[in-house]
Amino acid sequence: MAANPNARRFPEGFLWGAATAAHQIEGSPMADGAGPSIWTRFAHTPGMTVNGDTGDVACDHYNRWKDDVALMASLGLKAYRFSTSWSRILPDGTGRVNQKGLDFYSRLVDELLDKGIEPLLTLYHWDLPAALDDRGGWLNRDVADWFAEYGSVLYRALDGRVKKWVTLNEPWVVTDGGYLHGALAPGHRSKYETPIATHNLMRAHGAAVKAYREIGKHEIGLVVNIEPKYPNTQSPEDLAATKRAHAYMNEQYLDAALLGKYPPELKNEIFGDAWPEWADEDYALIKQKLDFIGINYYTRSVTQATDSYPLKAGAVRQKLGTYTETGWEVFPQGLTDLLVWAKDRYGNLPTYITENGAAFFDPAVAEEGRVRDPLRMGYLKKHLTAIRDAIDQGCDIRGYMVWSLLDNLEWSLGFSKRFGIVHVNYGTQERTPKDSARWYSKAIETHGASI
Ligand SMILES: N=[N+]=NCCCCNC(=O)[C@@H]1[C@H]2[C@H](O)[C@@H](O)[C@H](O)[C@@H](CO)[C@@H]12
Repeated sequence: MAANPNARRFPEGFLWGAATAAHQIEGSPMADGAGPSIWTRFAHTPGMTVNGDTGDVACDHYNRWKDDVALMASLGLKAYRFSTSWSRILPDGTGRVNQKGLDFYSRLVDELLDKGIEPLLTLYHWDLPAALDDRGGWLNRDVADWFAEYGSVLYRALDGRVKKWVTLNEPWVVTDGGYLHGALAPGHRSKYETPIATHNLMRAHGAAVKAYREIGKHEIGLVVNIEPKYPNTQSPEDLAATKRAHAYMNEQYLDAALLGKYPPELKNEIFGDAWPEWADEDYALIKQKLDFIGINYYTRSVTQATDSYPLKAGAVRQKLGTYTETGWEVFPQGLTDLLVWAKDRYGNLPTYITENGAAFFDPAVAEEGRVRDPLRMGYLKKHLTAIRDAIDQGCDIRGYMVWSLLDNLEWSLGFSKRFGIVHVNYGTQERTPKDSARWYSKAIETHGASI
């Protein structure tokens, strides 16, 4: 008997979409009165990105936005997650509003709505205004007020047309990459700055949510990356290392936002004297009611004790594992496991998978205009199935945004890694939907029954 096509459909109203970020696709970072961001500076600093790639052109979305929305509609997307460039809106980071910058996003939102595509707007996807970095950036406690001011400009302009807001994208990457290891802008390497940046990011998140409750009438949440940690052995050392890594990457930010405290491992086992004592009013600011959380999932980590600084934990490559071009193991079970973990720890908040995808080596566009990407199709199929398993286990998963709509600027890796379901020829800016895009369109059309 044919399998019941409805057996594994996704819940009614499940939001199927794709995600991008301003600096990774827009280009024209200084157009129409915009100010520089820390990524404008970082990428133009020799040696900071592969091949010296920058966001000066990227996918030229700043000029091609209307065609890109038409492309989204042609793929049948029901939602589009994007971020706004803080320094397009406020070139100095605070104060003067650049109306042309605001108008760009207002036109984009109107075009999305006109095509029946719901916008999900992320306020901060790593591109802090350079002017604010010059004033200490995430190390200056005033950044909470600066961020709330920026959010309020957008809330007043777009709330109602935008009904799902996100404050921060992946605060863990911002601090681990930008302040501890220095691989990402602003390129600092300090165990002492890292907790300060973390705490101010979370204070800024809280301040932006508080401001939204005064101005907005819809929903706001936080997006974190979660990478489930599995001990390499049951040795006490590996178990302790796994616990540290889990606290540092997975518990730290949602615990602060939802529970009003940080995991004890942060001070007791990782940062020690570099972990300041924070005032109670800070925790009260950070812990604001959220309408949803967004989880970005890419991979898991089989973890062992190492002498790495300061975590003393590291990943073990799996001999029988399948790995993506970014060296991440394909492990869909990790997505089911983390969703059940989050449900149990934080009380089954409405949850969106706000990013999931993979970089694989894609062939060039064939004569017949196809890009065959079977590995990406397999990745998406396995991870959507993992989400359905989590839903069957009671998780309140409301939607899925594939990362990414377009091949784009992969931060310090430049254009060397392609995550898109749509191929971008960076020389001609031609867009070509890959086989995975066609597959994803069918999944959307059948509410998941075709997966
Ligand atoms: N080891 N390891 N583990 C995986 C850790 C993943 C951390 N990086 C992300 O989540 C970034 C997120 C970002 O939002 C987007 O802007 C990036 O383009 C994608 C792809 O990189 C992902």
